[in-house]
Amino acid sequence: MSAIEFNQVVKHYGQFQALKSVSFNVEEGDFFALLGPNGAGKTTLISILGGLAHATSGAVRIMGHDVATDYRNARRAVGIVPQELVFDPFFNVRETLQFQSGYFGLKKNDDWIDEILASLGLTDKAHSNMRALSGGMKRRVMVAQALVHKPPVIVLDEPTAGVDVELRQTLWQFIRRLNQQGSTIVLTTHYLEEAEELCNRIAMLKQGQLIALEDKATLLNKGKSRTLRIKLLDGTLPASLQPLVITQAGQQYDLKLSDVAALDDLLAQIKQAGVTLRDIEVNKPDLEDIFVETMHGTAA
Ligand SMILES: Nc1ncnc2c1ncn2[C@@H]1O[C@H](COP(=O)(O)OP(=O)(O)OP(=O)(O)O)[C@@H](O)[C@H]1O
Repeated sequence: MSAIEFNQVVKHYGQFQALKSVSFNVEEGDFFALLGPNGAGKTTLISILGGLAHATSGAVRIMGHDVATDYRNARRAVGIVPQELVFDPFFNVRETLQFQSGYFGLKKNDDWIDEILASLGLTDKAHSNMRALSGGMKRRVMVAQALVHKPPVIVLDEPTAGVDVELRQTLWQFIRRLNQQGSTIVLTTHYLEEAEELCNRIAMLKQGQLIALEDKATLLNKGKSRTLRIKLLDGTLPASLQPLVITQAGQQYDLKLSDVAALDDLLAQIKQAGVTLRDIEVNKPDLEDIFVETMHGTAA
């Protein structure tokens, strides 16, 4: 059984088609990245997963439970950290988490609440009123709230947008641990280095359509473009190669290589110009390069 199954999910907002028959699975134990530019449909997909929006057609299952026909079990199986900060300003942090536990019918949940508070660096704030917390602290509470019922599937919708380095580190340490203990994680983020570091599978959405779904390693190997770093011992870079320069620092140049096959020709031009190389290094594209290539339809 997959942790999440999206089966031909279509979503219309009036005439506008936000999701155009999206199908893919997230497997149990995945640390899964859902990427795409603004407006691609990521949040819409997550809202359908959490029961906040209904698909126009198609089906979504979480741990085998259909989000439309078996809502309660589906809802129990997932913890969603929303993009916006939504909270009751009259509760303190612990009360917020106790209230959320009550929503899931969990009465004696204080040990787990204490553990979440400690793991997210919130122990000191347990008795602070929600409205008195900084934005970053409120964000931590949103994460804690999503985890209060120990869901097997955890979905984080841009959890690190605008948060400081310390929270990112605390958050990822904790989420990584939960993943290692068996939780399935789905993450949407515009910080591609974060997705590259954390996730094992990556999906890309564009204008409501799934345009890529791969293991991270496979996806990273797909990118055609490379960066060539050369250090010159003497001479200057031939004028014909100037358009390829990405950055230059003294005698060191980073050049854009459209693909590996272009290397021979490039080195020949350098040799012909009588320039001697001191060092050479070819670098593979990172997830950001692949993302840009995929969005522009140029990936292999
Ligand atoms: N309630 C709504 N009514 C009408 N259109 C909507 C509604 N919610 C979303 N949309 C539209 O659906 C499309 C997908 O939006 P969505 O928020 O799912 O994108 P996203 O990939 O999460 O973007 P972002 O990265 O900016 O969060 C957008 O064009 C958006 O304007």
